[in-house]
Amino acid sequence: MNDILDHRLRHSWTPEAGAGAHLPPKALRWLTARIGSLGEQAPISPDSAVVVPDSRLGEPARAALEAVVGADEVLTGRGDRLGRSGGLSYLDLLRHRHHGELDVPDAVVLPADPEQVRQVLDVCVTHDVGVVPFGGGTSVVGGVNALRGGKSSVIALDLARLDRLVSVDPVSRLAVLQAGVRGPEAERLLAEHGLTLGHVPQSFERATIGGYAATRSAGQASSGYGRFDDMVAGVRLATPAGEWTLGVAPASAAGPDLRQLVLGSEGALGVITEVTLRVRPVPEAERFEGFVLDGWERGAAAMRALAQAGDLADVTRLSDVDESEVSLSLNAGWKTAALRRYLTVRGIAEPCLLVLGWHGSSERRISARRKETVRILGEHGAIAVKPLGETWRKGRFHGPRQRDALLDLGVCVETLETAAHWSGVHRLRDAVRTALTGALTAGGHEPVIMCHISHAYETGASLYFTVLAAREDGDPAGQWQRAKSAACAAISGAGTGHGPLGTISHHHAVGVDHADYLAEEIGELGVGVLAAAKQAVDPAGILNPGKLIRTARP
Ligand SMILES: Cc1cc2nc3c(=O)[nH]c(=O)nc-3n(C[C@H](O)[C@H](O)[C@H](O)COP(=O)(O)OP(=O)(O)OC[C@H]3O[C@@H](n4cnc5c(N)ncnc54)[C@H](O)[C@@H]3O)c2cc1C
Repeated sequence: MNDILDHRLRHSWTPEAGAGAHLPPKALRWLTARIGSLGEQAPISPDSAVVVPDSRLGEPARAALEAVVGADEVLTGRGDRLGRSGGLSYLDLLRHRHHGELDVPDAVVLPADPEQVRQVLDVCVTHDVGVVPFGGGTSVVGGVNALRGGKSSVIALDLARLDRLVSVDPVSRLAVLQAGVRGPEAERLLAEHGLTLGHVPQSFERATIGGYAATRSAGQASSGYGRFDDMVAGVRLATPAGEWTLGVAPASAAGPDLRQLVLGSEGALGVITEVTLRVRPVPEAERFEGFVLDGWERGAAAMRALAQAGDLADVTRLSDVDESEVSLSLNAGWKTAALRRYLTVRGIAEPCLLVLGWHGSSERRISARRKETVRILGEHGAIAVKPLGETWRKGRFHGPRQRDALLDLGVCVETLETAAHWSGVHRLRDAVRTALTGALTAGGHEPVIMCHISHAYETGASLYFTVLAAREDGDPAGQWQRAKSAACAAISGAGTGHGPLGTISHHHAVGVDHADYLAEEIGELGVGVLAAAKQAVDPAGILNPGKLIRTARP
């Protein structure tokens, strides 16, 4: 299991990840031209060079945990604890390269089933031990950082052994999966019943069912299958106050929907042990196509028209000019000059790439859906460049694999995401770009800021930014923290005098990184409601200290 939890992504994001980690020479030339000379090369430090403090788990607590899960499932070795020290944000990756302090758990505990999870929580209450639920460890907001919150010690509660498909109800099209099942395994288990979840975030290869639910994840095919929270019909949650099971019918007027309190609770209100999910038949046919629109505004208008007409493809993803430039020149493998000439002849001055992907029970059904979508796109001047869709599909998991290579080259590389109603989408994008550019421009070079919409709704859309800048070697963590703070202030309105322009997170969650901005979005009253809920289920405050709701001492 350790190899998959290793944070050196290039070799271990998945066993197949090596191929996708490669950065072609033309990519490096392009990067250097855009962001200037890169920082000092900082190869990944060997594990042995990272300082790992001794475990502070007391002997009585350890013995009690072993009595619940077995001695082999309470791990206090250096490598095991290091492998669950934080998630996969840029700051986490820097910490593994000696920039900043790693929060290392005192032990890793691996329960076998929901009952053991509940008993582990009892032990932790008794012995004043903090608990960080750990799924795939792909959090990019500090969600799995092992903060103590004033507790004597803290464990990573690794849910990897909760790896079963519990039941399938084909009549209702529901399946119950345990929390530790990873994306590919969930699809494999469901495919045996002819079913699919259709949830494919970019972290699909590592992230888990419990993690998706705890963060309100959104996958690449969210336009067709919905966000993960749309798929959840029920949850089973272990809390220090007892077990909580929610979801008995497809809809209910029995008071507020408390499943929504669990979705996005980030391990602060309980440990999700099982999730009942809406599933669909495995599609018989799939088709990906590319289109190019002239400029961001026209592209976004086309996407809005599709969303409001109910004609989004299952995957619908619009890249802005900068992101399209990268896709067209670096990844597509096309003769760029020829493609550009073609687009110019067709009247496209500022290419914005739109990828559409359809799933369906037959090619005929896909063609029927596609027809109306293409008609609407035609009204917005879209030009079909069909193969670009398939090229995107093939490379869609390469990004995570290339991050270590970029870090080795001295690149500050990170993403952030938000969402707004359509009427505010452009203002939000401009504000985030201005904030990031201001914070990251150095030596006459501006950062590369790419943006895409990959989750669209009738009323609005998410904006996903990828940032590349030359790393400031004196203080690489501070460089990104300043940029991220500026972007968060712009989004949330904190300290700016204007209200929120968008949400502080569309699908990455709050974690540590966004906790300071939550009140701007949900109000102090909202934070109070969350704190009251926490008090009800976790009065001793053992669950995921410092995440979602700020506790006194991190
Ligand atoms: C390269 C990369 C690409 C990504 N792409 C996407 C994307 O396309 N879409 C998207 O939505 N996200 C994406 N993410 C973010 C991340 O993958 C999601 O937040 C994901 O849902 C986390 O799942 P996980 O199993 O890894 O959870 P973890 O990282 O282990 O945990 C995340 C949070 O949930 C809590 N948690 C985990 N399991 C449980 C449980 N069983 N019960 C209670 N709390 C729990 C943790 O304590 C933590 O607060 C990406 C991350 C990376 C590194």
